[in-house]
Amino acid sequence: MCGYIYLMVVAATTSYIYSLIMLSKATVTLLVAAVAPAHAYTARPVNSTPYSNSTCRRTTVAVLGAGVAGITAAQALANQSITDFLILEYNEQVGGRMRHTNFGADAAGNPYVVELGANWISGTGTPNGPENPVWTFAKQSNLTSTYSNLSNIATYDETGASDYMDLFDEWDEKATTAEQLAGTILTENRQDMSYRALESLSGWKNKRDPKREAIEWWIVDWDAAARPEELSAVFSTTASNLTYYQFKDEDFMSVDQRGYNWWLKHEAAKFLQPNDRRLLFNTTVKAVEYSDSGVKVTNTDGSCVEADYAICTFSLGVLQEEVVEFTPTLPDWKKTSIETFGIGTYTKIFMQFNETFWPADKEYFLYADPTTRGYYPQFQSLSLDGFLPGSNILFATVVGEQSQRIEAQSDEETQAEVMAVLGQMFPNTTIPEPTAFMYPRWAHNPWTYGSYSFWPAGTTLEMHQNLRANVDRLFFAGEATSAEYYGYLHGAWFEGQEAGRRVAGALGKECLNGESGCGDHVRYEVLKGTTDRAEYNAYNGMGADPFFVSEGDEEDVGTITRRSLKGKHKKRHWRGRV
Ligand SMILES: Cc1cc2nc3c(=O)[nH]c(=O)nc-3n(C[C@H](O)[C@H](O)[C@H](O)COP(=O)(O)OP(=O)(O)OC[C@H]3O[C@@H](n4cnc5c(N)ncnc54)[C@H](O)[C@@H]3O)c2cc1C
Repeated sequence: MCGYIYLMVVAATTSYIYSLIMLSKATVTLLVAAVAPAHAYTARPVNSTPYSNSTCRRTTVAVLGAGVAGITAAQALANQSITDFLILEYNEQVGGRMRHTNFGADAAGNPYVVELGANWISGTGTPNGPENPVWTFAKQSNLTSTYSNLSNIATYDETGASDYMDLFDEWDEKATTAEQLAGTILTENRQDMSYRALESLSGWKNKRDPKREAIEWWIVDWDAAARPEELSAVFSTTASNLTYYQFKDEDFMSVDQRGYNWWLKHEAAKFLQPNDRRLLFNTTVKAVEYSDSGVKVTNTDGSCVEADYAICTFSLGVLQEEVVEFTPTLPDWKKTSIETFGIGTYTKIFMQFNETFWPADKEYFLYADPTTRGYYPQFQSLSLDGFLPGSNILFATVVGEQSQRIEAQSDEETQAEVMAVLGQMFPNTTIPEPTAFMYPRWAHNPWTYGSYSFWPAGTTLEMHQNLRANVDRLFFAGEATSAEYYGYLHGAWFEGQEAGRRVAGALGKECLNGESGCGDHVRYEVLKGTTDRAEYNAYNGMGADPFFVSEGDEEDVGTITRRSLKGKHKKRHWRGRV
């Protein structure tokens, strides 16, 4: 994943950008204050025997998941001398969606290590400014990473090399307007819109031109793993600004042969012992019972854990798939936010060849398919100096619908498609068959069900706060709960730390979270729309009653009759009629 919207806004005035960042933070504070002016945490008494007859293992805090958020939450607890915790993890290692695998082989026959999930330190840092914590940890753990030069790109279409680099300049110009419009929407509390609408209002149109679509894909979809029409104009812009302007507008790519998650293992080693008995690997959580006195976690192997508090760091995809049964069922405000936010899929398709048949000095290759937007649009070489030189490894990236599509087909089918595209890009080259070929299937993966979250158009900050908020003693953390950096590793890190500190505060420790507080989160049980019932009137084009009552159904609260596709009548009952 690499920076997108930031790329197009480099020309925007720095002061404006910083004011947008600051306003974003101020707005968060103001909204929260408006709802809960006197919100302060109170340390609750810990019920030491919530399930007194149980044979479950007991702990103070159960941390569900050993990805960035889970490990960081546990570290925050340990830093406040809460060492009685258990970390329950599906996999056999820490790292979660920061996961690598062996691929292909070097000249000596040894496999390379490539990253299936997170790969970039997205937004690094400046010596005097705030630094992305992942960049800090990468340096501290001597992670091997290389500057990823997004400008080192060549453009192609179905006829071969085709120079449409000028479209990047056009995008940049329109993007400055787009960012300013997003800032106006935020500061003046206007209605959000889709990123596609923001682009259009700023003068960028695809005009059914595959090359323009390829540029748009590269800047928007590639980073968000979703289409511009799915994304919030405001919160796509803030997330990008906070990462790339607050830290630094550059990306480094991990090529560390210990794996990118080395930095997290390095952090974990500061508070966990080798083979620490508090780390329960290969443990799949299937049920969570929660109340205001404790939490009980039940696993697929029949084991269980009782805790005073739990921090669930499972991905939004896992929560949406209802892998875990919550008892009592999650309240409506929580379920609504889980279903409202989006999880995109991002797929890297790795290929090793016996030669580098593509331009050896280029890092990126953008392909504009003549008929299908997002069809194998991007290739990246790992064979360059600083990456895995001489490896002859090239990988393609697809996202969203194209990821879903290739996940449902065989490796052979996908390989044939990719090779056909490469044949179009390099028509005068004899392209050898790959000696190794592999791609992960994130959307089908039972411990992720997707790659990372996105913020849908028209979705408020309060709706997001409900995604973060705890239910009784069950807390939530992870990349998706970060309002500022959702989708990124550093989002997961900040949220893990905040949740660990929040629970530590609830357990009577000093609250280290500053303004955001400890103990219970602010939450919004009912989120209103903008149109009052009385405004559904002729002046607004709604002269007919939208809650039409059909004959004979007067006793119903409200009924709409509609004709189904097969010509039969079906009735829809509207319970919420006012
Ligand atoms: C393909 C891809 C590319 C990405 N690229 C980048 C990038 O370049 N830069 C960047 O900053 N971010 C990137 N990300 C996003 C980044 O990986 C995530 O934001 C981050 O890893 C999320 O951490 P987390 O702790 O919130 O969740 P996770 O890493 O998902 O951790 C949750 C843990 O819970 C475990 N779990 C799930 N279900 C269960 C269960 N039922 N029982 C027990 N355990 C369970 C999982 O195994 C997992 O270890 C990428 C992600 C993907 C998938």
